[in-house]
Amino acid sequence: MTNLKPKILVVDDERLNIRLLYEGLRDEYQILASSTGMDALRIANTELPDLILLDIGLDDISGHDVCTQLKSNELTKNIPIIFVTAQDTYEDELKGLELGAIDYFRKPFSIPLVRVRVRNQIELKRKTDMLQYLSSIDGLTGLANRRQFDEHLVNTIRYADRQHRGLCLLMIDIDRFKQYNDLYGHVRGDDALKVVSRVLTKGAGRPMDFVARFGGEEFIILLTDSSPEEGALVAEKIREQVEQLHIPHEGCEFGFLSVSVGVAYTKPDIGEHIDERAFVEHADTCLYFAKESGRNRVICENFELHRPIKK
Ligand SMILES: Nc1nc2c(ncn2[C@@H]2O[C@H](COP(=O)(O)OP(=O)(O)OP(=O)(O)O)[C@@H](O)[C@H]2O)c(=O)[nH]1
Repeated sequence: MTNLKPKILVVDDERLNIRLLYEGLRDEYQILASSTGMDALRIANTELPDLILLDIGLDDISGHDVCTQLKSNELTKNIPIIFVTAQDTYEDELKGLELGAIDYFRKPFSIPLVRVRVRNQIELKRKTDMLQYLSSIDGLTGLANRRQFDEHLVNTIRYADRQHRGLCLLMIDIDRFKQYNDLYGHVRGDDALKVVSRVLTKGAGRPMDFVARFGGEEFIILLTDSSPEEGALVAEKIREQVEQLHIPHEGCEFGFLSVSVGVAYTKPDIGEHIDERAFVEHADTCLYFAKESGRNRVICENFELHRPIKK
């Protein structure tokens, strides 16, 4: 069974302190423990705890250094840190807070007080996580929204530039969707958007595939570590599956709901950088040609003629 209790990482070189905190918090939280700074960094990266109680005076690297490293890592920078320390000068407290810690406990600590302050921070973290989640998804389809896509694209391009990996971008648009809304109403229109989003999620099912609602009736898929042929294949599968749903659409030349797809591909050589705007524009141009040449079709960039997009 999954342990749904929030996870707290306790970092202290004194076993007794770990034990005290463990006993005081274990009823409400899953407790992970570490006695060194390096081990704490490893656990924080793999377990992504909800809160870290961090001693300053560790044997290998100081708690302040651990905090600095956690705050400079994209993966761990949002994990709240509370310093737990015997050092109690104003300067120590100030330094800890300036490094990004959210609170400061002095040893010897009072367990009831620790419990209350930990509970407050965990509650705050839960609310922050929820807000972050809500601001990154599309409420209608549950897909990632444009904002999350933009962030993901920047990170993925950084990865592709570094590792010289191929990326495919699929821009997908429902055909004659204005007429669909006009004929069947916005509620049915919303249902169609949800159905299409499910086809996309199934069609781009590898762990690294990223599906988002780009806006309105337009969707976007980013395939990482992929070839142009794979991009074309995924696009054609999606087009075909929407067609096979046979959702009636009297306002469309085919009589059923369909999508058009534009596919762009890029792969940076050593020292080259992908221009993210140009990449998206290529996919958009291909989509435009798919619409112009009759809809319900996939148009891929001419891979033979186009060099990958570079800044
Ligand atoms: N039901 C519903 N409709 C939406 C939503 N977002 C955008 N739309 C509609 O999608 C339609 C898009 O229409 P157009 O951009 O003219 O394109 P189209 O009719 O699909 O025509 P082509 O793309 O050329 O095939 C507009 O009528 C928007 O109101 C939504 O969340 N729900």
